[in-house]
Amino acid sequence: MRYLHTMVRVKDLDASLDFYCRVFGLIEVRRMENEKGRFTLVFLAAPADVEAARDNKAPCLELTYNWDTEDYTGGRNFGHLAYEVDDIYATCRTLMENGVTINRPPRDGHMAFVRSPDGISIEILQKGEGLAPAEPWLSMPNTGAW
Ligand SMILES: C[C@@H](O)C(=O)SC[C@H](NC(=O)CC[C@H](N)C(=O)O)C(=O)NCC(=O)O
Ligand code: NI
Repeated sequence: MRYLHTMVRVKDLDASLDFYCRVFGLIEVRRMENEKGRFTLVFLAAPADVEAARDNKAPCLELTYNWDTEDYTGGRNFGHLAYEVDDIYATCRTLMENGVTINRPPRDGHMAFVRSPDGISIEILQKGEGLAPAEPWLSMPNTGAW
């Protein structure tokens, strides 16, 4: 068994692609339009995963856009998407310069959280920091956004 992708439904595909690709840096590797089902699927990969993802050998984020307006509520059991970056401060600066709120700033240089246009939580982790910072991350004050 291997992990393939995480699917999230998006209300505005253009706004989501602008956020995930132009601002955050993910790359579209394939898309499917389904006329009968009236939906579009777009698969996005992180730059380091793109070549493997094109061969379906690396995990992707699958955006599902239903052409007919739907309200997506609930899903509290969904937590977040996590990405490792080379420079967490540069990443957060680019996000902020493009109007994205840094809900949990990288005070410890290790971990930050933002949200997509649909409110999907995205964890940004500094490369080389492993999964847990020197200080237990639970001690980080929660800004109340969670
Ligand atoms: C391509 C493969 O990775 C899929 O996930 S296709 C799964 C399929 N998706 C859809 O039908 C998209 C439109 C649908 N209205 C929706 O919003 O899901 C599917 O079976 N989806 C059901 C689901 O719960 O994921
Ligand atoms: Ni899928």
